[in-house]
This record gives sequence, structure tokens and C-alpha cells, in this order.
Amino acid sequence: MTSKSTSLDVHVSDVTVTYNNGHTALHDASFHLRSGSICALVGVNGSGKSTLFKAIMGFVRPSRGSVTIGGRPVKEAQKKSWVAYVPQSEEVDWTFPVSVWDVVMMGRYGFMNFLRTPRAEDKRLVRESLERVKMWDFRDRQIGELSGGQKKRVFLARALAQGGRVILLDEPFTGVDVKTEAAIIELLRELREAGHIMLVSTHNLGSVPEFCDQVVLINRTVLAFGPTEEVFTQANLTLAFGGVLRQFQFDQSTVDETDGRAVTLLTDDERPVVLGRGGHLEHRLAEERKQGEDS
Ligand SMILES: Nc1ncnc2c1ncn2[C@@H]1O[C@H](COP(=O)(O)OP(=O)(O)OP(=O)(O)O)[C@@H](O)[C@H]1O
Repeated sequence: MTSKSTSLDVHVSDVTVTYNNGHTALHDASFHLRSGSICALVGVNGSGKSTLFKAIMGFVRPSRGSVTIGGRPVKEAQKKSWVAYVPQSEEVDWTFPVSVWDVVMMGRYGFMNFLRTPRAEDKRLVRESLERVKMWDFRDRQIGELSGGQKKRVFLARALAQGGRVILLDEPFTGVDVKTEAAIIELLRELREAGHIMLVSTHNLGSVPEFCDQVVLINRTVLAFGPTEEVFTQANLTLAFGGVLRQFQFDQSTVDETDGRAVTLLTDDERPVVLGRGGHLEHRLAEERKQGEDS
């Protein structure tokens, strides 16, 4: 395991991935993630988000370009369990008879011998991780008997138990209620403070400005990458989503006709992103206003 202070920046440089059937799912993709940051990965279905995750995990090999983690090749990062993955619900066989405890213990497999006998340290880390996501009381439950949000938290606990410094989250908010979403976001913020890197694929555009420092907009290549307020513009989102993105413009507030605000909602049918008259992110402004009032 690495110490908390080890910087494990992720460099994706000109990555092209072509599958065995000849399909190029991703070409010339480049971006860079710093320690202690959260980056959203946003794109339509089939735009190459999972392919990018697989390239960072070392499950597919780029035909061109490279991915490095802490300056090392992904194969080395894989051996050291630096990269952890929180899967989409659809990828998991929920009928498989394993308990919550077993799933989180899987995060420790990379540190065990071939008999997979957990040591005291493994058990301690599993317990701590379950407590951290507030799922300790559910440790003996079968994984299939949990709600969508609880399942997500268990897989996040597995990533924590693994000690993953780079955590890839695939659609963590699908099928979870607003309260659970807020709890997951809070946890991701804590992990950011602790120096983790998180790359979060999401269709939930409205929550991205709430917690993501950066955004990668993707459609078979990186269309835009940078700070959220620079990348999350109407023009870029339209470029990434094309006709899928629905736009609503409101020229007047229904609450107070004289407040002079006009907003645009952009949504691909989950939580919309709200842009003000000048195309700025409304969420950021609301937060800045609140901070101003508090200070
Ligand atoms: N193993 C594979 N062999 C061939 N083509 C593949 C393979 N995996 C994915 N693809 C293709 O590569 C493209 C990108 O797929 P990918 O799963 O990376 O997209 P995605 O952005 O994660 O999609 P979604 O949002 O639907 O999960 C798609 O056209 C897909 O059909």
C-alpha cells in the first residue's frame, strides 16, 4: 500500500483503444488528474466511458498512447491495488450468495496469499470501511437484499478496504435517492481531502458542479477537459450530447417577476444543470453567495 502522501497522478496520453472486432471505441484521449481531486466523466451511451475505465484499470491495452499512475504503468498500479473500481449496478450478479462482509473483504484479496485467509489487518480494514459508509450493521446481509443506495455504499467500502488511491465510480447515483446521493458526495469530498483521485462517470449533470473540480467530456475522444466552470458550458454540453440533451429556457421567475433572472436548464433526463443568463453555473454562484453571507 502507498502512504497517504504519495502522489499518484493519473496521466492519460493520446490513448486509442481498438477492440478485437476492429471497433475503435476511443481515440487520442488525453487528460491529467491530480491527487486530491474529483473529476466527472460525462458522455452519451457508447461514448467510451467504460472503455476509458478499463484502460485505467489495465483491462484493455491501448493500441496507441499510454496511461500512467504515479508515473508507473497501469500493470504495476494494478499489482499494487492502487486503482479501485465501483461498478454500475447492472454489472453485478445480485443473486450470487455473498454477504456484505464478503464483498468488502474482496477488496483485500490482492494482499492475501492464494488461500485467501484474512489476517487481523484485513478484518480491521473491512470493519473500518463498512463503518465509514455506515453499512457495518448490514455486514451479514446478502448483497442482493440491499437497496440500490446501500449496494453502492458497499462497493465504495470495498474500494476503501482495497486502499485504492484512484477510485473509478461508474454511475454512482443511478437508482439512489437524494439523501443517499448527498451522503455519497460527502464521502467523496472526504476522500478528496485525504488525497484520493476520483473519476466519476455520471449522467446526473446537475450534481456535477456540486462536487466535481474537473470534467472530462467524452465522445469516442476527449471533447473537452478542464475545470468544471470552464467545461460545463451550454456549447460543450450540446457538443457532447447533441440531440439527446433537452434544453428549457425560462426568461422569468414565476416566484418573483422582477428578480430579473433568466435560466437555462440542460438535461439528459436526470437532474438538470442550471445555467444563468450569462451561461454561468447557477450552483457555483449560489454557493459563493452563501459563503459570502457566512463569512
Ligand atoms: N469488448 C468489446 N468489443 C467490441 N466493442 C466493444 C467492446 N466493449 C465496448 N465496445 C463498443 O465500444 C463503444 C464504447 O463502449 P463503452 O462501453 O466504453 O461505452 P460507455 O460510454 O461506457 O457506454 P454506457 O454509457 O452505455 O455504459 C461502444 O460502441 C461499444 O459497443
